[in-house]
Amino acid sequence: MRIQFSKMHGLGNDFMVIDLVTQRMPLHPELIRRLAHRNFGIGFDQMLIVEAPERPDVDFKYRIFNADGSEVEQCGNGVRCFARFVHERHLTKKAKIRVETKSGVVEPEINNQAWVRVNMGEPRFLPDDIPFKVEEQSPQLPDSYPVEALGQTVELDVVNMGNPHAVLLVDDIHTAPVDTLGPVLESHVRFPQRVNVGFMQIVNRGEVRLRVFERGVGETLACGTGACAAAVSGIRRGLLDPEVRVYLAGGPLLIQWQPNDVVWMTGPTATTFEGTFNPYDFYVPEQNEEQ
Ligand SMILES: N[C@H](CCC[C@H](N)C(=O)O)C(=O)O
Repeated sequence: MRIQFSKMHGLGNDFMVIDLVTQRMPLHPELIRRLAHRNFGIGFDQMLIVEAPERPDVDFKYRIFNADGSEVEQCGNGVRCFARFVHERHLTKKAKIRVETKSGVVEPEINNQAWVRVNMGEPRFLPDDIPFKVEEQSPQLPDSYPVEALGQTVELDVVNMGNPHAVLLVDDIHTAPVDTLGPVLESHVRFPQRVNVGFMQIVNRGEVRLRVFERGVGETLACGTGACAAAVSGIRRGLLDPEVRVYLAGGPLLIQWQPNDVVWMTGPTATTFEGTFNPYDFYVPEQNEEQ
């Protein structure tokens, strides 16, 4: 059994993309973890799965798995690569497609094969929508929430872009405590579904630098939903203009958001190589596991 895949990335946030419209493969978390391994596997931050739509009003279903095998609701860099993939594999001819995810429908449009603009939907800020535990939900959203971590109190903003994000403001992105505070906040008790942690340095009202410790992966070279979350957090708090260039280690993303409207993300995509593999070379399900 040989499965075809594409290895792709959005600003260095890299993916193994598999068409399960024309192919079939079991999606066991242990198989995903082993394929994600940078030495013993293919190596990726996320696995992106292309499936046939289950609803008449969408073109595809899009499933996302982190390197730790966890299935998640959204992946922004992944949406752009998804759109490029379905074009390259001739699964659609449409320039603009509707893609169903666990957290709703997103609409990527191919500006040209490399650059893709995506309607990422509307951000949500209420603690229950993140989810984020608070003592009491105040009607007026605060700028940030104090959270105890590593013996200190850090001020976090919280945003749901389909998936949960915490955003911290830092003075200098290069000295941000990503390696220490990132993992502690990712699995902090106040985030029942864990959280992606963004460290944002505001350069001016139209430019920020960002590093993201991603839920289920660790620090990545770029995070699309993280860039959206950081930008809308700054805009909501009056710190940024409605159009923000977000500089990540892997390169820049353009985020546009008029409050009470959807978030637009524009950025590049790349296919690095294509290949085939046999899933049973990596993981053989137990007899009692569904095939
Ligand atoms: N780690 C994220 C999923 C991937 C998001 C990121 N790669 C992006 O481009 O948005 C989560 O657990 O919610």
